[in-house]
Amino acid sequence: MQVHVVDHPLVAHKLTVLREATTDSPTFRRLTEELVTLLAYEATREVRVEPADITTPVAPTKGVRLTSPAPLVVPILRAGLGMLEGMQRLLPTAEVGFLGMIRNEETLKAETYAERLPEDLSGRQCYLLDPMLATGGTLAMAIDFLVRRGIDHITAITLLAAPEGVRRLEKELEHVDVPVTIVTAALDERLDENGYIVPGLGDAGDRLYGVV
Ligand SMILES: O=P(O)(O)OC[C@H]1O[C@H](OP(=O)(O)OP(=O)(O)O)[C@H](O)[C@@H]1O
Ligand SMILES: O=c1cc[nH]c(=O)[nH]1
Ligand SMILES: [Mg+2]
Repeated sequence: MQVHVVDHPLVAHKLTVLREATTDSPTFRRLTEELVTLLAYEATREVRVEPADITTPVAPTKGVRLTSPAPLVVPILRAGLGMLEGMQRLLPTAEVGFLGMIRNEETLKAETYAERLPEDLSGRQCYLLDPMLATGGTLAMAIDFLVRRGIDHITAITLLAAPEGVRRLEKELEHVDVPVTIVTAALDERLDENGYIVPGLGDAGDRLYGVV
């Protein structure tokens, strides 16, 4: 598994405002979208393309196009939904599937409550969206699910990741031969006793959707 922390002053600036406890929900949503678009630029470095012959108004030339089938983008509900528009801005032709997952706040175990994905995932490239990689339980379960269904290339885009979660994913993916990359805006210090990322940004789903 590869972890790529995007080092860019604009990402750092937007993330700083996002983290602030006083940032309201509309601003939080807008910044999330903007951050995802910036992260998506890095995350799509290995998006599959094929050669294409085209003709400009001036001359024939060679270029590339995204291969078919298009990449699959999977936001993990609820909080991952706030990342979808920012991702679609960069990959407008991607197909979108959904995973609904919730972490039990007592046991910190992830559960899947909804799934809406294309029937045949074999050989597909997938971008998983979830702003928070905390204990890693949610992403581990989502990745396991997608690998079992035949996805053969996974990039997870997160805003924040905790070292504990990254270590857990590295361990759980040791024997998975599908390449997995995590692209994140920051790798934070640690988890607190409630499994929250420190310094973090609080509950991403609540902040996106105005739950007080
Ligand atoms: O790495 P983990 O310890 O599994 O925690 C991270 C998960 O927790 C949050 O979702 P939450 O369960 O709060 O659901 P929500 O998106 O509906 O708020 C977050 O968006 C991740 O999905
Ligand atoms: O810090 C955290 C951890 C899990 N989920 C969140 O929304 N925030
Ligand atoms: Mg939440």
